[in-house]
Amino acid sequence: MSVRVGVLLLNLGGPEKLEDVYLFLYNLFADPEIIRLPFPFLQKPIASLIAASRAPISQENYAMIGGGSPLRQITVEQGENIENVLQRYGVEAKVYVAMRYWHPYTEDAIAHIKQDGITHLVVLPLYPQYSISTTGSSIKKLDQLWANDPQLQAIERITIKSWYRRTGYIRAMNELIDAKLQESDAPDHVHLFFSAHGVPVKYVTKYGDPYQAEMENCVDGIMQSLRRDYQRYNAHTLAYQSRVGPVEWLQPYTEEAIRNLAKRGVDRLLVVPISFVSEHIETLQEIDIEYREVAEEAGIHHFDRVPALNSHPIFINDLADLVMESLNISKARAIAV
Ligand SMILES: C=CC1=C(C)c2cc3[nH]c(cc4nc(cc5[nH]c(cc1n2)c(C)c5CCC(=O)O)C(CCC(=O)O)=C4C)c(C)c3C=C
Ligand SMILES: [Fe+2]
Ligand SMILES: [Fe+2]
Repeated sequence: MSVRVGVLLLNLGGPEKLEDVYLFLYNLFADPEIIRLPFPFLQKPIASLIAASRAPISQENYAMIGGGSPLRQITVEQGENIENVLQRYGVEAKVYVAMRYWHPYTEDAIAHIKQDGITHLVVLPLYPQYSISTTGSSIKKLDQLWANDPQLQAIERITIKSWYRRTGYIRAMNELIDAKLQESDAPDHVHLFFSAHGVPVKYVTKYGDPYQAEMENCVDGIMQSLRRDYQRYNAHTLAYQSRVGPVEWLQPYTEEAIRNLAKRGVDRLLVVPISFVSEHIETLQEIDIEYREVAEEAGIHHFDRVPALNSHPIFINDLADLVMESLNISKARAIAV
């Protein structure tokens, strides 16, 4: 039997048009990994109520970034670039995109993997840190599909859970931060503000989500590999954004942390989005528009953001390396094949 390698990129997905917003939100809230209800039979009716009540504000936000999420296009490009790097090493692999709440849906990606007769599959989440609500939810979906399907069970599946410690990822983040600091007229005075996506506190305290610990390690890792003078002079903060609903989420909340820094006299903020490797609504709208406004109103005059990694070559090369390592292919062996 010939070996056919596949790489399955896991991502969240986003509405491509304003008309998609309601259904996208419904899919999201219908997932018990996003909202945990004590009675499963209530999940779908409650999902449609929350989706309907959130859709207007969410549509306004997507309208501000051009009428839809750029996530699909960026993820497809990341996949093509990973495929090209692998090919350069002589590794013929096909990359598939599996979104959790929008097209291309996970089920569609899996149908293609079956059609193509993939024998070895590397499952690679595009979230650097693991959370029950992101990577966990996608892996659960895969496990459900696998449970009833002997053809899928015959595939050798390698599932990566998180990869924020990778040196290539950290180097690429350092390059992006460094480039922004060098643009500043007072780089030593810039406060590095890591803004992570929040999750409800209960995920960590009750359900054992490693997300907060991984996030803190990730920020430490990036800070420790920055240039020594930045490490010495640039203060940093980790805060959590995008809270939805009435329950308590991880703190400090981004908005409050910005106001507190302003009160302490911080005047230069460089926001580093840290949960996600692509531009999306929470970078383009929430940080660039909403939090900029909060900062300016609080008296912070210099507000800037580090771009998302998207297809940064160091990052893409590192993901391709990760795929090869998972398959036990060393670069030297790949070149020799
Ligand atoms: C209500 C619970 C939510 C949890 C928990 C949550 C965790 C979480 N989400 C991301 C990344 C993304 N979220 C995106 C959209 C989005 N997420 C929620 C809710 C929760 N997220 C909502 C309601 C939405 C819709 C947008 C909105 O109305 O605000 C997206 C999609 C972005 C796009 O461009 O379309 C991403 C990406 C992470 C990393 C995370 C936990 C670690
Ligand atoms: Fe989210
Ligand atoms: Fe948000």
